[in-house]
Amino acid sequence: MNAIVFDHVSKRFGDVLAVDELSLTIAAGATVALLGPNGAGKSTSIGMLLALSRPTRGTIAVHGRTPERAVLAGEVGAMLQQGELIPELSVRELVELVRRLYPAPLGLAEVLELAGLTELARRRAGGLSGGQAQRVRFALALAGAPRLLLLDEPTAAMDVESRRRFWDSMRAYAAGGRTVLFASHYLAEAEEHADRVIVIAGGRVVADGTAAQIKAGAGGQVVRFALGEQPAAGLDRLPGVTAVEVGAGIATLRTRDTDATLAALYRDTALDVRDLELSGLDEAFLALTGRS
Ligand SMILES: Nc1ncnc2c1ncn2[C@@H]1O[C@H](COP(=O)(O)OP(=O)(O)OP(=O)(O)O)[C@@H](O)[C@H]1O
Repeated sequence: MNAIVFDHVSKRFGDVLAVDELSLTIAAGATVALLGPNGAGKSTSIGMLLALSRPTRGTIAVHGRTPERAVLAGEVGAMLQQGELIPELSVRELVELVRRLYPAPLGLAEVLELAGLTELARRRAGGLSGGQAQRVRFALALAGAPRLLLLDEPTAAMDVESRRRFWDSMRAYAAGGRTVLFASHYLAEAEEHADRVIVIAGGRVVADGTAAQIKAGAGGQVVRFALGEQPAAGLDRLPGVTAVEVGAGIATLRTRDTDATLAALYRDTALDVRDLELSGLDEAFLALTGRS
């Protein structure tokens, strides 16, 4: 059973083509990251899955039915980028309110526990920090025990500890065979938490696979160091290297095999390598989305 099918979906807002002939299929039970820079079309795609807007062209199916029907049946939960919480209500009251809207919700204690809110249950929503409010939005997204959970940049505003707890909870929720689709800007986050990464840019899919496949497809990792006045000749022949750029005394090598490149850089060249930096995921992602 597929949780999500986009069949040649386009969405236009006036002159802006936010989603451009997008076709993709997500199997039930998968945890998938939707990755892309600002304006890539992530939120628009999530909004259409929630039936908040309709495609200009093409069709979307959620568990084999229209998004409207799937949402009405209580099959979809979502945590969006905005969303005011009713400030006068306590965390517990808010969760109860949403639980009552669904046919077969999770238990109150389970929701509070999953979202790390047990201690905050009596607190008024109006007095919560940004990160705590995000946790409440997460609780409201999963309160109805939806088969499909949509998360639009869920960890924005969370500190490191809250993020770790959030991802642990997300995994625990997904482990029950539910489908999770989360939007993110960061390949590192996607690599750690998703089985599959779909990269979109300009409303189109530019890469789709595991994080490792996406890194390899983008030319792998980047090795950068201060070269100074030393000659750059031969760097392009180091094992694994696919591209070399030199500018302002800095050498940047793109490599498919960081270990082999570094070993040869130290062993086979006479270069004095200073200020070595390795970066990978985000550079690979930027290359894919045309930002580098
Ligand atoms: N209601 C709207 N009216 C007009 N243009 C819109 C509307 N919603 C989105 N857009 C435009 O559609 C494009 C895609 O936006 P979208 O919010 O889906 O991107 P995104 O990938 O979620 O970006 P971000 O990472 O910044 O949240 C952008 O150019 C955006 O300005």
